[in-house]
This record gives sequence, C-alpha cells and structure tokens, in this order.
Amino acid sequence: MGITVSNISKSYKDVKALQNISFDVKPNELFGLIGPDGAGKTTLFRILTTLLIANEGQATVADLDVLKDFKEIRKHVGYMPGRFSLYQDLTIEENLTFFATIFGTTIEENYELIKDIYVQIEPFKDRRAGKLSGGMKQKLALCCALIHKPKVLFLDEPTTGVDPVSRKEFWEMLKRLQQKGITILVSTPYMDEAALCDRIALIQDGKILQIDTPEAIVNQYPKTIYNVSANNMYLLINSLKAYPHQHSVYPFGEFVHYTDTREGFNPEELEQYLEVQNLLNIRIEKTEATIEDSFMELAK
Ligand SMILES: Nc1ncnc2c1ncn2[C@@H]1O[C@H](COP(=O)(O)OP(=O)(O)OP(=O)(O)O)[C@@H](O)[C@H]1O
Repeated sequence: MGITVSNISKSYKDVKALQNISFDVKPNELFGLIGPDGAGKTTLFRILTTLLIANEGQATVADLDVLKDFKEIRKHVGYMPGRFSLYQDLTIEENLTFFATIFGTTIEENYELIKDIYVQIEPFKDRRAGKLSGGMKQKLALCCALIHKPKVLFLDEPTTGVDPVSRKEFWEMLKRLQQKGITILVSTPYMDEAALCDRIALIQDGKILQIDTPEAIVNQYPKTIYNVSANNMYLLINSLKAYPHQHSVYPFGEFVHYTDTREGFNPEELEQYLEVQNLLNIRIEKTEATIEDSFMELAK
C-alpha cells in the first residue's frame, strides 16, 4: 500500500518542473519531500493524486496505476493541498460534513480516525474556516483529508504559515496516524522537519538530489563545518566568500557555516585573515552537520 514513482517527468511549456524522478515509499512509511519553493513538490503531488498527467514515466499509489486506475485511487487517498482546500465561508462542521458527503460517508462513521485532531477544534465548530488561525485551519484540513479513511495520505507543505507549537503538535499527529497504518507522503520547505520522517528525498529544480534516512544523509556529509561569528555579519560573509580556501559559506541562524577546501585546515589562520578584514569578536567553532547543510552541499 505504498507509492512507486518511476522516471516521472513533467514540463509546463519551457519549465521542467520534474525531471526523471524515481523513488518508492514503503507501505506505512512516513516519507518526506524536502525542497525549496519551486522544486516541483506540488506538481508531483498532483500527479500522484491523479489531478495532473505526467509527460513521461509511471507511478502507482496503493498498488494502483495513476493513469489506468485513477478513479479507484481517488477513493483511497487523502490529499491536503498547500492552499485552497477549505471552503472559507463554511464553518468547521460544515466543511467536514461536506467532505464526508462527497466521499459517501459521515463524520460519525469515521470519527475514530479524526477524533484526536477534531476534539481540538470542535469547541469552535460553528466558526467559519476563513476566521480560523493557521494552526486550526491546518487541523481542519487534515480532518477533511482523513474523513474517508484513506490508505495513503498526501500532505503538501502542511506546516507552512503555522506557528511553532502547532507545527510540533502536527508532527505528533502524523506519527499517530502512521501507527494506525496510513502511508504518508509529506512535503516541507523546513529542513528541521526532515528529521521527523522515516526517509526523505531532497529535491531541487525538479530533480532528486538524495534519498535516504535523515541520519544517513547527515552522516554522509563530507566536510567539517565551523560556526563562525563576528561583530558584522555582512562583512563576515563577504570576507569568508573572498577567502581563497573556502569551500562553502552561508548564513545559518546567528552564525555563518563555513567549510574549507584543505584537509589540514587551521582555524587560527582563518581568524587572522578575518582580523585583517577589520572584524571583531571573531569566534570559530566546529559544529555538527544538519539536513540543511547536506542540502546546501548537494545543491552546490
Ligand atoms: N501551471 C503552471 N504553469 C507553468 N509553470 C508552472 C505551473 N505550475 C508550476 N509551475 C512551475 O513549475 C515549477 C515547479 O512548481 P511546483 O509548484 O511543483 O513546485 P513546489 O516545490 O511545489 O513549490 P511551491 O511551494 O512554490 O508550490 C516552478 O518553476 C513553477 O513555477
């Protein structure tokens, strides 16, 4: 009851949105598609949920072919698109009833699956969707995507525009849904969420850069990373980029992440160079690679 994607390509006129994409999602896996805006995530979701036809390649969802079996697939998948999945003028309860009705079911029939999530928004069930916070909209959209008990759940950037507490709660909900036997494909531009998936595909410009567990991807990071900070971030970045031995330089929160081309790199040498650039309060410390670092390295 997983997903298979084989050599899928899709173009919109001159834009190659997906270029020869292949991967499998195992039954009951929580699989993440991680990539920036425009990477092709929504295009892939629309192909797998039978709303768009690929130019090339094959795909199956729950052992059904996205072209031949498109009607059957629609009964078995839940899709939470990034935008526009709720009717803003309908209340919470009306939205949910609407989605239940089009799938020929009722809220009561499938209440068990959505209960954990629905109880959190039920006190506001008479409020219109347009008047809900980002976190509440997201919970309602998830309930609507689940109301027909899908085998496979597609979630396109479900945590975009949602506060950090709701984001955390949302991922806990996904883990519980996984325990109920649902296969989940979720996309996100947030690299920290990647660590919560069983496996991830890093995707950019319609191409897959790497597929593996988050741990394995981080472990394969080839360099030693240094957190560098100083009194002037702008001057620091420009100075590091001008340093002849730099391999990579990019801002990372309050630091700059720096890697060097040389095996025997001596941070003191770099410190002296930065002092000559009139930087003050310079600190250079080793740090661990994250998924974001792996992504930056692969996307170079
Ligand atoms: N209907 C369309 N017509 C033309 N180009 C499109 C269309 N839909 C998407 N694209 C382009 O295809 C590429 C992939 O877009 P897609 O929406 O799949 O990416 P994404 O990773 O989901 O990003 P986002 O989060 O911005 O939606 C982008 O360059 C986008 O501009």
